[in-house]
Amino acid sequence: MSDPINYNAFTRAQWRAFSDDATLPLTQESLRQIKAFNDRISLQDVQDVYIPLVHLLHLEFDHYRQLQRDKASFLQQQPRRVPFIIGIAGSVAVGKSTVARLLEVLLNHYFEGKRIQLITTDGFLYSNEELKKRNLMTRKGFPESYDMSALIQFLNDVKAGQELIKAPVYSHKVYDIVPDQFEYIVHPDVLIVEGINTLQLPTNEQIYVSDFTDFSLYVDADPTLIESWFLERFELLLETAFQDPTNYYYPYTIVSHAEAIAKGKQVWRDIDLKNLEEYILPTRNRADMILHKTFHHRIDRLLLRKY
Ligand SMILES: Nc1ncnc2c1ncn2[C@@H]1O[C@H](COP(=O)(O)OP(=O)(O)O)[C@@H](O)[C@H]1O
Ligand SMILES: CC(C)(COP(=O)(O)O)[C@@H](O)C(=O)NCCC(=O)O
Repeated sequence: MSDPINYNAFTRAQWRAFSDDATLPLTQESLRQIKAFNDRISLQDVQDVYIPLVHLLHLEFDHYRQLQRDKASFLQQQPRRVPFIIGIAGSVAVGKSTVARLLEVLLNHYFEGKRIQLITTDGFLYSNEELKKRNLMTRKGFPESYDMSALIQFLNDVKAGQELIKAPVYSHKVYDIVPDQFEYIVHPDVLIVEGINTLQLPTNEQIYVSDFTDFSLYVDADPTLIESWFLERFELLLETAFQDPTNYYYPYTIVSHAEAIAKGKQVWRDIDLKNLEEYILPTRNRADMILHKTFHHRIDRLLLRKY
């Protein structure tokens, strides 16, 4: 991609040099937590990419807090701890949730005494029952498949400091919203919000998700690579599905492997790639930072918004 004029672009080596930590200053416990959710994460990436990123986020967080205090003083109001929200956008299967969980562990480690929480916008998809009613089952992930007003209301409640906030939960395995299951958000200092639509402009809302995010990341890669990661994840989902007839992916485990992969490729091409090209990629240049990945999820370039 040609670099947009309002970003500074850095190679991985240049970016790494912005952090003066010579070695990875993580506890064994933090390393264990990282490996526990994805043992393929490279610790070199953590060192080269994420440690400087966490330092930058710390700067952004401190400035945000200071500005909130100054504004409250200007308005002669009591200062309030307004949560700092980080948005993570990008294609289906590009690795957003992995980036989000890694940041959650690292922020817990580096933002001492602060409460870090993570939520995915998948929970705000309409249930399959509702999608069927609206004839949207082949549009899952497209803007109209989300209850955007519920998502905006949720973010507003978080910023407003509401006591206990419930968010619905989506399961990839069940391929649907899980009834009666919720995530609870309780006074976070930082909330990470991960989802394909975090930089999107909704068609019928007055405010956007990005009106609530204080720092946004876009995870970027060549679509051919993302397709291979999508198919790898699809195969992993099949591996856990074959013993469970209630699993959404079970029918693909009782046909030939070639047939199952052909179906996966079709889903990618007709739904997720289309969504990437039409609705997700056009939001890339609204992000504060773009993380560009190459083969094996290796981050090779970073773009940081100047203005
Ligand atoms: N840094 C990484 N190293 C190795 N594998 C990764 C990495 N990030 C993501 N993956 C793998 O790529 C696939 C898609 O990642 P995931 O985080 O589920 O994407 P998304 O949340 O964007 O849909 C998963 O199989 C995941 O394990
Ligand atoms: C639930 C999703 C829209 C969100 O994806 P995620 O970014 O969590 O991978 C996506 O995984 C999805 O189900 N897309 C519809 C087509 C499909 O991949 O089955």
